[in-house]
Amino acid sequence: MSVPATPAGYRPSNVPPGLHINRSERRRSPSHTPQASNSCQPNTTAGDSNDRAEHFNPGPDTDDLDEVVMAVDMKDRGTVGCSYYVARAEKLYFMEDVKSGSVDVIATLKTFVNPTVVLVPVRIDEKVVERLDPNEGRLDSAEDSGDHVPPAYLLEERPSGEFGYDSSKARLVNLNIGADDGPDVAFIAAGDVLTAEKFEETPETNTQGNLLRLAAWVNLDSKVTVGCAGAVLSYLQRRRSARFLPGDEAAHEMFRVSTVEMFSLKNTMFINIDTLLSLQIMESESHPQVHNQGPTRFNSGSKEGFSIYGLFHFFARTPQGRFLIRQYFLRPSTNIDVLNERLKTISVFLRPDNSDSVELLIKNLKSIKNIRTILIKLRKGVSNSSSRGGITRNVWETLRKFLFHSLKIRDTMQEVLGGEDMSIRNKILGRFENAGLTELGRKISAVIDFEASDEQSRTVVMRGIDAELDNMKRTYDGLESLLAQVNEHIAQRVPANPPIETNVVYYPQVGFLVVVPLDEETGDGVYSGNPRDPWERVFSTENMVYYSTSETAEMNHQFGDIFGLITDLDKEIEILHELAQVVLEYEGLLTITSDLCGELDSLLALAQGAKAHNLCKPHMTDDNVIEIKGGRHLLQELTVPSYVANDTFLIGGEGQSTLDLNQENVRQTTSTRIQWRDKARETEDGPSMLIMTGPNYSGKSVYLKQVALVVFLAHIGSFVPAKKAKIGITDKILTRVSTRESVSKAQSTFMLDLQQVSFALSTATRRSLVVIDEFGKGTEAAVDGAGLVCGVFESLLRLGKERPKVLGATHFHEIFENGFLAPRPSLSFGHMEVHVHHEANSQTQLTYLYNLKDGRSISSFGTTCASMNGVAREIIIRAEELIRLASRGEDLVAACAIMPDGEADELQDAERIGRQFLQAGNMDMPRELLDEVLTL
Ligand SMILES: Nc1ncnc2c1ncn2[C@@H]1O[C@H](COP(=O)(O)OP(=O)(O)OP(=O)(O)O)[C@@H](O)[C@H]1O
Repeated sequence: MSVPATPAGYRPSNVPPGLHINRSERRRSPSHTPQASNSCQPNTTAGDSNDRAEHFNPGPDTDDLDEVVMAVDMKDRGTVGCSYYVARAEKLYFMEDVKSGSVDVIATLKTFVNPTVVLVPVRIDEKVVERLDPNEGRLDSAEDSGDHVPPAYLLEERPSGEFGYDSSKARLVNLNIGADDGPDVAFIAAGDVLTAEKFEETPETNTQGNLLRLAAWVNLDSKVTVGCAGAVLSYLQRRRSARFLPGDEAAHEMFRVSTVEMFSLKNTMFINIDTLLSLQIMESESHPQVHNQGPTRFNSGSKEGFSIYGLFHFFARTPQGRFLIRQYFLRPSTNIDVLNERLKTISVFLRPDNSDSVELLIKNLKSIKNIRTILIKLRKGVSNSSSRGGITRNVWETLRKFLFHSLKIRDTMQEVLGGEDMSIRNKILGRFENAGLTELGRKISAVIDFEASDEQSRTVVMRGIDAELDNMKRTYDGLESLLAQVNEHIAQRVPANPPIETNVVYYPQVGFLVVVPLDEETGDGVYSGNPRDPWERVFSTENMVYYSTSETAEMNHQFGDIFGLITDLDKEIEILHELAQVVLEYEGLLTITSDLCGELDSLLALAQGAKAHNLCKPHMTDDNVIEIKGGRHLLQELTVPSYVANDTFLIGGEGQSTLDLNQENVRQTTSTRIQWRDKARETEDGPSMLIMTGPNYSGKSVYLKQVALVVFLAHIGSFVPAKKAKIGITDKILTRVSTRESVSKAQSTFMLDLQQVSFALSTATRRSLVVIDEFGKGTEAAVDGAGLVCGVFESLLRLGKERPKVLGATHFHEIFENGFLAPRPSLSFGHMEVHVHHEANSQTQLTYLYNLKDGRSISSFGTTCASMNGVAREIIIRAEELIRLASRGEDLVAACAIMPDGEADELQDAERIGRQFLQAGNMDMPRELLDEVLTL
């Protein structure tokens, strides 16, 4: 006999969360279809009800868990403050106020935090609001196609009072929410962890005490940030009030703040959304999650399309691993130690003799879930009496697997060769407390019967935990034979002739019943008791009638709704509730284990990406240099049959010492390298700017992006697509790249170009990489465009020791023809090699070789490209003629005035007639003149 599946915590679909339905009501609405049988396996809708139960259990709303609420403010001429809350981590982050910050800091914060909601005070500078435009990140193609593209996040302007320092501080002081016996909020400063024990040492519960404790972990002098934190807390409170009725305890579990942490933008490379999109590092994507319409943001889900991030995130196995990968991409680091540690770890994982261990690690990680989410569910189940049963079977199963596989991961990490000083290995061995994890695993397995839970699709408590529960289960198990005995007893009282088959059955929530076949003539059972002891008809089916008899009444009295008692019994719920509390005692260990699994997963994903895409370990250096040998574009190379790799060499202002450069270059052999080396020797410096010219489609843009991507990947601690790369720590990647068209209808493409370039000019430092592709194309007069490009390049070159590394591409050959940009050692030119074939019919054909060559290209082969792409022959001939004239400096206006045959004569006639009309003045037109005009 198997126990029917009516799990603890079942709630019918029409009952709102937080309400109990009482048993008598449920009796009146049995959810099963009775069947005639003498077994106690009655419920044909068991699977169904279980599904529903899982579905309706009041777990945390997963949409809420994805929320990241950020508040920013800028005060006193540029002091920027920011605080944000991450629902999944239940963490409130504080930034140290940034003095003399600018709107650019706000742009960085936007990318760094990747929020779903942004709060600003109404009084904030319009420029800040512009910078926070949630529509940034929308692609025109999507808009043009008429698709609804949701904004990146919800931007709310809030009354300035919500950002007030005193009220915010008061809100922070009261942060001891969720604490039943005093505050349980752990405050953590950047790089410092407040342990539970440490916390216990300061048991002040009064306001002053809370304030002191708060001040120990958060810089309360960062007044603008404190105001922002207050605004975030007000927002969370508003959301809670909108969801729950006053006094509902469940509200405490929504948007709980369990830790506070400081964060800093120091050591983060600046990269904005424009750059992430134009370099195809990430794709913005519809994220239907938040109330209202759901914003578009970079999410950690699995739907990232064709992007660099997609190539790596694909390899992560755990939600927390995917989350971290996303963080790496949104927050590239300038901390050389952090980057070298990641690079070293990837190298260790890629060692051929570690391949078995890596495989095993990946296999185990597949069974690891984000335990933070599970803990939220447990806490919710524990604190909310109405949803205690809501801790679903999945939660226990997930925990068990988590503990088992974490221990396996710990064992495997010990076997990784060459990783003795690898930080992740040591963290795992040190923080995955073997004893603690094993002990908790044992405790869970001692309470939950996983085998029976599987069979019965509900959480089944082990026998031996509770005597009362065991008794009931024993009785239930013995029901089958009891039913048979009672049936035998009843059968003796039923007339023997004609023989009548009776059965005794048990239905949960209905009780025990006797079943006899239906007599079609009477519509009653073929037997329904004797006159002294008539049976009471309960219901019938097509051919059976169900009766309650004195015997079944007695059994009901004795055993009651035994199944309901077992499954819905407070006893069982209580046991699970206690177990949940035990698990929560291990919260610290579980979260750290879960987070470290995520870190390991993210590093393994980087290693797998490196292996899959044939990447090499970059040499990160403090020298201000980019030196790439055999660089490739990770995405482009997937789209062409054979990708041509190219080298790069750039030195920013005060790059590297001549000595370093010479030593490095001894190992370089290509002619380009020698030229660069010689140039560097001559000047004790090298090119900080490379300008690419050459035909359309020759590979200029791809090359520029490829270099930027190598630099970017190196700064997330990843291997890079090259044979060899030496990458200087870069503080910003600033781009003006044409693939990304206008992001907002209010701005023309050219305006956007100008904004991007002026931003680059004002913020680039000698440590930055600036990529300018085809700037100035959108100007009405080509001469404006050429002038602008030339001005931009010139001003970047003139920054002297402060000049950034710049990669540019332009079609404005005139700036070089006319010597507008004077040659100098810091300026170098490159072009992609093309073969020009002159065919018999005087047509020219180009073959693109995608091979980077030093120097400028002679021609942009514009007409050849046009001809190859189907532009009519006459147009090409005419264009070539005009190009020839222009290059000879002839007047193009006059040249354009040359008329085709006959057209000039006609115009002369027309002119003559016009003049005659004018001479005729107001007089009547003479007949002969009119005739002449009409006969023409
Ligand atoms: N290194 C390479 N190896 C192989 N194919 C390449 C390489 N670089 C570019 N290509 C191919 O050439 C195409 C055109 O490249 P790209 O857009 O960079 O040209 P471009 O010179 O910038 O053109 P335009 O001046 O019109 O913008 C790419 O889509 C790609 O298919």
